[in-house]
Amino acid sequence: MRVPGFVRSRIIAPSDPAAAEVSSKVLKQIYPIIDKIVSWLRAFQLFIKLQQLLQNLLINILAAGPVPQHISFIMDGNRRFAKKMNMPVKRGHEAGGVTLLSLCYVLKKMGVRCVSAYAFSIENFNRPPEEVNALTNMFAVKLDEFARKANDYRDPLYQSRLKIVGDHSLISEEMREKIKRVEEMTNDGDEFTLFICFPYTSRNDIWHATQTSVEECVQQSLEPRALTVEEFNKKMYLNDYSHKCDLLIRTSGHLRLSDYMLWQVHESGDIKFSPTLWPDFKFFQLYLMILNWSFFTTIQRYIFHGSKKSQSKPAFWNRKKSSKYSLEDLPAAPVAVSITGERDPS
Ligand SMILES: CC(C)=CCC/C(C)=C/CC/C(C)=C/COP(=O)(O)OP(=O)(O)O
Repeated sequence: MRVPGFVRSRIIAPSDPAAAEVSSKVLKQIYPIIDKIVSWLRAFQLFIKLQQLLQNLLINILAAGPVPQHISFIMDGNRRFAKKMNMPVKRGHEAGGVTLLSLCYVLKKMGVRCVSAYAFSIENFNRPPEEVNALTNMFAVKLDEFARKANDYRDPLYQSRLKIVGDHSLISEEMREKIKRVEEMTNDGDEFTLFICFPYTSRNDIWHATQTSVEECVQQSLEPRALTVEEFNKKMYLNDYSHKCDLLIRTSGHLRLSDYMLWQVHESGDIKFSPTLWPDFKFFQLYLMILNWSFFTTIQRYIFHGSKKSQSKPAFWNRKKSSKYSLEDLPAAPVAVSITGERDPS
């Protein structure tokens, strides 16, 4: 079923590019001011406690409604962040890694099942070798860190699964071994999945899945036309999550997809662009984007499934309702029989 125009225009893209540009400029000016105020207030312990309390409250409010099941990030702006902070490029990427992990904490808590992140495009091999090496080394350290957290019952990322997806024929044997090891360490995680796309592009993913499908048809003498979209999805790198990305976020102001999630973001996928550089992208900005997604998803579900009321309400609402019984819903009382075996005349 098609989304009605007035909902689509709000959900899919800003209807007026000029207005979108103005709002992006305004946001660009507001975020640094908010950031400065917050970092000044952070000097006070009490403020940090209050901030955590507020964050948990906001997460719980959002978790009461629909939340995206798969959120993906194009983590753009690490080098510009490093330049802005007068740091080496490597430090900018490290700061980006910290942002990703801290957002994973929040998203897991919110009930999001899967996060994917564009960590390294196949095109990124064209960068200076020192930067490629520094990035690869950093990935190795971060993957270990994530795997440790996923196995530590005291850590909020406990029971998470880590998958590193992409064209691994392009990376070293040593890196492939490392990937295999961390994936094995987190294989049992069933609460949350983090896909690190490295080295990855969407067209490579689709091309690879097509090759695998054709090979399978030839080897098993299958009829190619019998191949379903579901089977094709399974052959893509993101496997169970290849069919759909609910929310794709790109930071740093570029308004393009750069060969990422081309298959996954279809009609119901929402794409959001933020002017903020990735290492500066924090909880509150992410929260507003998910809130917006949740609001319009609720409207959409209400319009489409209005008749099936249970689907358009959040889980907690249904729980409350099911505890009430109407007398008419109860089964008829058994016929009363007296101890003498005679039927009750009434
Ligand atoms: C856990 C884990 C594996 C962490 C991932 C670390 C991370 C954030 C990687 C992103 C690397 C990357 C190429 C970012 C794009 O910004 P850019 O370098 O293109 O910056 P620019 O847009 O300012 O040029």
